[in-house]
Amino acid sequence: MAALDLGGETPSVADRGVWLACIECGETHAPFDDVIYRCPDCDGLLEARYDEYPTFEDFEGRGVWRYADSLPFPEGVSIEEGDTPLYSVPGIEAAVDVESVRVKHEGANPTGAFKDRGMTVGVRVAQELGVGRLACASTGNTSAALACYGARADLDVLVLLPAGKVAAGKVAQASLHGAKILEVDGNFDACLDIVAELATRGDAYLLNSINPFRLEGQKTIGLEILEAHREEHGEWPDRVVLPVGNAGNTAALYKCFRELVAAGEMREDEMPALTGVQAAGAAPMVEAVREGRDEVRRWDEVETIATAIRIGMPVNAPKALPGIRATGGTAVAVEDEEITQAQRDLARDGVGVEPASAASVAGLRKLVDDGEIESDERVVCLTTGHLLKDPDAAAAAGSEPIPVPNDVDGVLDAI
Ligand SMILES: Cc1ncc(COP(=O)(O)O)c(C=O)c1O
Repeated sequence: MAALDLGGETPSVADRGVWLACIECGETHAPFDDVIYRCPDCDGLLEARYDEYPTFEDFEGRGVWRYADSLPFPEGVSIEEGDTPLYSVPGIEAAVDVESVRVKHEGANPTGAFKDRGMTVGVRVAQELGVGRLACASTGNTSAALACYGARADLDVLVLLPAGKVAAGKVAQASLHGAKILEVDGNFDACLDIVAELATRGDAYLLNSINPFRLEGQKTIGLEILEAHREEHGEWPDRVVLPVGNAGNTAALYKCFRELVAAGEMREDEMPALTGVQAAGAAPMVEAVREGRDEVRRWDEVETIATAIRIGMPVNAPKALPGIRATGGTAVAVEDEEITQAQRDLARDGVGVEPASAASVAGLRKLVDDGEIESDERVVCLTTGHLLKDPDAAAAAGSEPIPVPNDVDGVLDAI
């Protein structure tokens, strides 16, 4: 382990060497004395910090908790999340002019999305704090994961969803795992405003990605990518391309890289270029990156087939934007048709994803075509959720079933 100061003051309280630091003013706070989501002094976003950062040698076991030395607890409320595959995608690789493409498929998690990584840690923290009710606003996948992990921990779960804008598979998951589901007449950002207010009033423990412990779990996506990529290629990837909604994964991956730099595992100039992809109808981060702004302007009207990233105000932008800049990354917007085409291309390589996930591959293609990604780069695309999350989108992108009579001749005529 390497001791290193990532900024901020010396911890006032350290529980297993962890504390919370404000990314704006640097003030530090005890992590488990009170429930806090933002800095009580300046309202800035909070980040978990540790007094030591582990190297790859310190990790053992499988899944998210393999990385317990870089998490706030040695174990959590687990249903064996993480340990997802890093697929080769020969069809996509042949069609895109880069050195290599790998796909980190987070759809292979227990509830079919990366959210499980954050929930296994976040629900453990909720237990530590002794809260009774967990809550989130969601475009779908967060609600599915929270319902599942809340059920496992025997805690009440409340989810707020934008009415009519959540894919069927996700609502079904939240429902069967026993969450109380409220459908709000508004978009995701409105749901988050309401649930954040409930959390501030103490009516529920908020497990959206503004909660810094969610991102600790999601950090392990980066650790797995790096370990697997180095094992296969002998080096880190040059770039990670990922879909962006609330920008939690972008922030979490940047934190992962910084902690490895702190541990002496990676040089700062080796951090893979974080490259965010948004749907053209919901692209406030892309706008901020392209205009060189430090702040994101809220989009009140958002629309896209990729409902998981139909978000107009990415709450983690203050963590994610510096990450995109510091790693030499960028951000790009893709049209819904490009997302659907990428979803088909992934499916042809045997990787079934929901539309938001396919945005990463659509973005890769666009940036290569635009000459922004070089042909000698090794790239990892993150696919965040499973095909069955959004069966309607999958059926619309795929081929139509053909009705046939109940006999062999009828079947032969149709093939
Ligand atoms: C499938 C999928 N992809 C991407 C995202 C966006 O992730 P982030 O908020 O970390 O940018 C979400 C968030 O809901 C999601 O469900």
